[in-house]
Amino acid sequence: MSQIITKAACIGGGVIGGGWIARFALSGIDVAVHDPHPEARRIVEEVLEGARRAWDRMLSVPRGPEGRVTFHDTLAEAVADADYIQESVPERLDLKHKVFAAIEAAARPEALIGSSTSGFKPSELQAGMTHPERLFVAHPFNPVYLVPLVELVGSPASDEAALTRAAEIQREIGMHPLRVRKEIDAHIGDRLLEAVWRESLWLVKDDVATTEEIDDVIRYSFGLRWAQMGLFETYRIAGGEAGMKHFIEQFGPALEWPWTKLMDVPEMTDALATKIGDQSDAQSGQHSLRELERIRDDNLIGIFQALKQNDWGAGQTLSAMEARMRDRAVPAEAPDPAAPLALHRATVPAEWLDYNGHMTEHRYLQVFGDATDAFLAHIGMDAGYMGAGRSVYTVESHLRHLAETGPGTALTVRTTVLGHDAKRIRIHHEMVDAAGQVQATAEHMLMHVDTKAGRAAPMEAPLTDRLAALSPGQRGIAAPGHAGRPIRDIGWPEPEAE
Ligand SMILES: NC(=O)C1=CN([C@@H]2O[C@H](COP(=O)(O)OP(=O)(O)OC[C@H]3O[C@@H](n4cnc5c(N)ncnc54)[C@H](O)[C@@H]3O)[C@@H](O)[C@H]2O)C=CC1
Ligand SMILES: C[N+](C)(C)CC(=O)CC(=O)[O-]
Repeated sequence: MSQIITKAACIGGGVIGGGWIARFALSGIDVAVHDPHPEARRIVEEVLEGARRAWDRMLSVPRGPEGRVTFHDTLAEAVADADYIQESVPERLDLKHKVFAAIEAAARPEALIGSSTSGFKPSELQAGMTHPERLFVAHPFNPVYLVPLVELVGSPASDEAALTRAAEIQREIGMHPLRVRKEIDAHIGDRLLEAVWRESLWLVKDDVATTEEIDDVIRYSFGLRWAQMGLFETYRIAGGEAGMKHFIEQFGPALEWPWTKLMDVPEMTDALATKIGDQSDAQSGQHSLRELERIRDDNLIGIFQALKQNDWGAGQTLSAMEARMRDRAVPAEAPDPAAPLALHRATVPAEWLDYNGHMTEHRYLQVFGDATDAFLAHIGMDAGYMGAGRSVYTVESHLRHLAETGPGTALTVRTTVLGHDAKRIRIHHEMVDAAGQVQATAEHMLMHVDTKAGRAAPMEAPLTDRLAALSPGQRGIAAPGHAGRPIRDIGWPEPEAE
């Protein structure tokens, strides 16, 4: 498996640093961490646990092997040999300058340096650096391991090639890098958030609404719209058939009416902070922080999956992430064609279990389906092949459940070709655990189709060539005794005599 970078370093492992560490590690990249907090390791481990749970629920492809996370007492040790360094220390310019000086003294000269800063401009961060050109702002959103956007901001001193490379690395870990055209305080996202935050503080201060009522306004209305269409596209529709211009003519003047206190910031007195704190406790105090994080993550995952179904917005980022993971899962060395092909691995997460505590039925088919996809990718069915209107459909399946597959079981699926003709491939999968015990088997008939014409069609290169190359070896493997057998007929009990 080849990685875009060998090693990342994260300086600061708090809320945001922990999220970056999880993104790198779950993408298979080794991460070296430096954070002087006495409980940094525990905090990062907890974020990692949450991220693993979230990725297992979100992804339709198995996560590959994780990168190694190591903790270092000194910053110098952590950044040594790192290709990409992400700084996430508290939002204080003097502290960030000290950290960058220490990074410059110890890092490789070509290492990229991203800052998670919510508000500082890259030119402010670069002041005093010997090589400012490789430093940029890479501002993420919490939770970093799920929310895909990263605002990538350079200054006039930044190196264009470094920014391009940073975007490639961020895409590789499943993010959506957005190049901010000009540096500006608080970038784009936080300027928008600050506007809503400022108005919300006024509304609470003036007793117009509680924290819960404001959150309800957001989550039952425009928050739903913003996850999928943002502001301008939503308002374009709100302009009706007359469109955006009509929308502006109608609502533009409202900005001058006394609707807002936009330029004015309420003073954050102790009384206001306590009022907000008390209302927030009343709103959410029944949940622990970890519970709230899980609720948030599950809701976000549902949104991503809905958007993926519609091939839209952040759903497209998820699809691209899954495609990359599928590519990475292709073994570096070609498997022995004369043995069952171990092309797919998965670990059983807790949410795959049924009321008996075993992997539930449809997950077996999911694992076998993923194994079939891995086999098809192995013989050359890639995006280009499918894009040309050719694909493979499963037309018949026979599954056998042989063991009680429990949570955390590391599964490997071994695939054997049982035969093929011009349009069909008959395959057998054997699902085994780490000790080699067979958990289940599946036999499938696959049909090659012309998806545009909607009918079966002969396979084409490279499928034909790769199958021809595989066939001599696969043919020599004895077909299992159960292959081709239907479910046994068990008849009916004799009717009881009246
Ligand atoms: N919390 C948020 O919602 C977001 C924060 N950010 C930005 O991310 C950065 C970090 O913020 P958070 O993670 O929220 O803060 P945090 O307080 O949760 O974490 C900061 C971590 O840095 C560590 N630290 C302090 N001095 C250090 C040093 N010299 N070397 C290494 N580690 C050190 C602390 O021990 C702590 O674990 C800030 O620049 C912030 O503006 C960006 C996006 C969102
Ligand atoms: C509050 N905040 C400025 C730290 C927020 C961010 O920077 C982004 C986010 O995750 O909302």
